[in-house]
Amino acid sequence: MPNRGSVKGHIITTNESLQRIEVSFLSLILKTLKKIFFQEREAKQAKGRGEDVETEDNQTKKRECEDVSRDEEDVESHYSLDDEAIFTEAGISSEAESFFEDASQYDDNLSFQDMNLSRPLLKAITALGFKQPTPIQKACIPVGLLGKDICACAATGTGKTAAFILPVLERLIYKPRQAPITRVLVLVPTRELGIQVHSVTKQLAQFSSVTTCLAVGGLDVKTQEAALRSGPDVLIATPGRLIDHLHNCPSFHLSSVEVLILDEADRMLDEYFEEQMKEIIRLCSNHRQTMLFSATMTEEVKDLASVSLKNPVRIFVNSNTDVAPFLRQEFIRIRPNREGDREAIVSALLTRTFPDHVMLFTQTKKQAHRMHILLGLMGLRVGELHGNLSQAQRLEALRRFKDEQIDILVATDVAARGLDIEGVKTVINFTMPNTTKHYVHRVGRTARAGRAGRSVSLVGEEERKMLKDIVKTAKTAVKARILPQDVILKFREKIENLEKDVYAVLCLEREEREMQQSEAQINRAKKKLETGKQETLGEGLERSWFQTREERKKEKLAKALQEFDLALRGKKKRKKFMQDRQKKVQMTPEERSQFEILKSQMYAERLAKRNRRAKRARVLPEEEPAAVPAGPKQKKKSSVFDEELTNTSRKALKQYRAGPSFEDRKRLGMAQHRKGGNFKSKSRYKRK
Ligand SMILES: Nc1ncnc2c1ncn2[C@@H]1O[C@H](COP(=O)(O)OP(=O)(O)OP(=O)(O)O)[C@@H](O)[C@H]1O
Repeated sequence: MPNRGSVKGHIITTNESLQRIEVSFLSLILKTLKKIFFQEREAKQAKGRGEDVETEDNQTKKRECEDVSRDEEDVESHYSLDDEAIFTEAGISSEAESFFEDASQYDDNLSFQDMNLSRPLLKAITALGFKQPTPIQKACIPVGLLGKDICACAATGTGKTAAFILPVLERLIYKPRQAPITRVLVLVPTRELGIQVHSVTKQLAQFSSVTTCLAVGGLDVKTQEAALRSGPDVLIATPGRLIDHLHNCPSFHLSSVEVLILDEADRMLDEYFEEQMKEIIRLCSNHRQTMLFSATMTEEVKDLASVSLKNPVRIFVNSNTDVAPFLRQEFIRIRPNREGDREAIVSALLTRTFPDHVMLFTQTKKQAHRMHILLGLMGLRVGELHGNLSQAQRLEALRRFKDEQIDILVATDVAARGLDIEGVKTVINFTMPNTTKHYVHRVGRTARAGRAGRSVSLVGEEERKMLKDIVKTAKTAVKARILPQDVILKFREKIENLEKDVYAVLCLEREEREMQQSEAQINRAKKKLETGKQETLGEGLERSWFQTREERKKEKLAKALQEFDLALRGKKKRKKFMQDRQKKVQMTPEERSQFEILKSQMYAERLAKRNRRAKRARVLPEEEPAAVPAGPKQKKKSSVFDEELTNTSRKALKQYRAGPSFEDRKRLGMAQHRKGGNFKSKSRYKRK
């Protein structure tokens, strides 16, 4: 019979478990209600857009009705993951919670004329051929005009640039400057994107007196410095070059910046830009309006939003993984033993099915260069865009592609974000990128501004997980493309025959590079001789940076360690860390070895900490004695026989024969003398 205390204990335990059940039940109900709400909202929106609501039934009907593309020989079917489940429902997010206000809903009938924009802007909008604002523009421009901080997310190619630039230009026109100072700063992650945003800004400001300036890496520093000194209204910059100017151009500062815009914000927090971003934000005026834009949002962006934005308004027109609405996504499965077919498949696609306006994305610069040579040797008009090229070469490739002088642009992820190239019909992924986020940006180079486009991605066995995620979030049908085997074989043969030529081209390029290097060395030496001491003095003046070389190294290392620490914490984070481990490759050998040492130290520390931690206390019924004392669990004693019978050392054997030692006898309270007393002479045995 349990005593009073134990009954009380029971009641408490029962109450607790009831509470727990209630809480989990409530959260289940909440989740279900949330799900129903989102489903209903989606259905309503779809109805409003005149689309069919995707039910199982009409999906099957659609499947039956849809023809296999007639103009292509390749077989194509709806994508199915064999026995894998496909979910079509968009993920439910709880992102809104951390924001001050949500303005993702917009007035669908809003026109540019209704937005109270000045005449010069309306004139420019008409000149650019914009008839109606896009959804992100309808949602953002009114909020931006109110001077509020914004954190916005919308699918690729939906007009985010105009969404943040138009309210800013309106402000500059409405409140003209009193002195030549920089009032708006737009930060972008890549040089090409900077050039593009600058061009859009100039076009939208063409009928006003607003001045603009571009400060990105790879372009002449001195010219930029001169332009900055004149105090342009709007400055578009990459973080690195901006900090360079801030530290080396004495008259240039950011204290007058009224509006700060971070475009492709998540990318800027990705790649060790974080410290630079913080430094720039620190240098800007405190009384500024800040707008944060991206097609994909990450936890880091939300963190940045929480520290750099004041009462931000959240405008998420599309979900994080939405691709452009008119994008047709296709996938080609690469079987485990057919990995070597990728080049043949891509060559076949480009020669037979998608001859022009194609962007081909590769994972590495080397892959991009090899494909450039191969496709060139096959007689296709092709160019390349990646980090191994000079800025001039990169811009030239982009220009030639835009001007249709080349049909195919082979690129790495350097061209995956923000670039708005008119008329890209197809994006081909040689391999799937590292993350779904990167995939969204890559395929976002087509199907822009309401146009249709297509993406074809080659998916190996290792990449099927990402494919599953893409299928899950896809709002339109995803297709599987199958290339006839004989076509693949034909192209494999073609490539094999071209191998010798590829090798020859690579050799020629190497020779040319070596020649250029030695020429450059000679020229430098000549110049030094000519200009003498002056030149040497000039060279000695290194441009300064806000961090020392050592600090930058430490920052990189700290970031890597932080990632490792995170990786140890949970399965998901560990997985992400393993995926991102390529970042480590960017470290110097010295940094890497230091990283490995610190990593093992940290691991040991965590292990020790875990061992020191008190074991979790467990609830016991009160009548049961709390038998186990707190503290480390004692090791179960092994049997005496186990020890004695297996210990064959000389000492043990001797002890076993002689019995317990003097000390043992004393400790165990046994007679201190052995039976038989002291050793006596054998006289007792003596014959009496
Ligand atoms: N209201 C509009 N009407 C028609 N075209 C528009 C409108 N707004 C923008 N565009 C065009 O849409 C294209 C894409 O715009 P933009 O580059 O700003 O997209 P984005 O959302 O920033 O894309 P990304 O996420 O890839 O950077 C551009 O060519 C632009 O000229």
